[in-house]
Amino acid sequence: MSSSFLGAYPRTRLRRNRRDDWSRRLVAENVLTAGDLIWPVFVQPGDGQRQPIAAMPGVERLTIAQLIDAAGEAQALGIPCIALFPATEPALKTEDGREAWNEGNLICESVRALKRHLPDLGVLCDVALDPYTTHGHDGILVEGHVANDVTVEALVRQTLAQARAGCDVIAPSDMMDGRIGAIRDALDAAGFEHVRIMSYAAKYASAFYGPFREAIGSKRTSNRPLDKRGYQMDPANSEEALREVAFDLEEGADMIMVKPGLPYLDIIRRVKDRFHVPTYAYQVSGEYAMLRGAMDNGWLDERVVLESLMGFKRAGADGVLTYFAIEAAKRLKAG
Ligand SMILES: NCc1[nH]cc(CCC(=O)O)c1CC(=O)O
Ligand SMILES: [Mg+2]
Repeated sequence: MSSSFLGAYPRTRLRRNRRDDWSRRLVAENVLTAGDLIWPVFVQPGDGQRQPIAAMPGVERLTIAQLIDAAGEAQALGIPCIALFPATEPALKTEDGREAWNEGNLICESVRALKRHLPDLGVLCDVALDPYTTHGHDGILVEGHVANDVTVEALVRQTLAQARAGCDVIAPSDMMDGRIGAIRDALDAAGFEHVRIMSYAAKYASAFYGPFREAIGSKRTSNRPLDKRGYQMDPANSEEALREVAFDLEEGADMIMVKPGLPYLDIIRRVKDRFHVPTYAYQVSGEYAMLRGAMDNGWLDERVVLESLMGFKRAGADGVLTYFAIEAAKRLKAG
């Protein structure tokens, strides 16, 4: 487009539309609403107190009873869906993570309780073994490496347990090859053709997951952080992300996720432009910790919450998983 068509200063002044609130709203290209948000929640066993998470001030692990109350608030604020993550009792963790497909596990019980009390709230369940393995990896180890195909079989068992409990969205976060197709086939064969799959398709091996691992209790006791580079993506790559997304769509994913969020906005944009499918960003625990920490210190003011979320919309995301969901929905409501 030539500047003679668009006009130029002094005839054209881009500041005119910015002058007043009404004209700023009229020319806004993107909107952020509570309907764009998915709220990730950490669930803990028993019926004790809410447990704070040191690296995520303001985020707490909730018992099922506390979860029902919190989820009710989320729904009342217009949040369409919540995502569940378990803080598994150490005694239930094993080498193969078999608690993942125990139909009475914390996640399945949480889903059943949510569906009983709040049947119209969407419930998303993460599929991966890391909350249930003693070593903290997302799959089953064979000779020191996460073995792809045996892990996929385990993930299928985990998926079916969650679907039977009433889960609406299965969200595999493990990065095994071929798991979306295997999970889709198993869901369809079991009569769960309505259950959606949101694939963590382009998930990077990121240090921004640190606080999450504390939250679910899978942090290493030694000083060395868990190395998941054998299955999660290299932050150097973006062409590879497009191949990951293409395969997952071909295998039957309904929705695609890019993770982490803020350092990977370019990936969201490329995925949206290439595939035109429902695309989501995960503003992960480390991103929450950064913003929360700076706000709590008075270094940033609270407008950064909605600004960061709008960034995902502008990059092409249809929605965002964010620990700020409740806070953001309240701010949006207040206007
Ligand atoms: N597969 C587990 C999983 N699902 C979501 C997150 C991270 C979420 C966050 O940091 O908020 C992780 C951690 C990991 O891959 O190590
Ligand atoms: Mg893949």
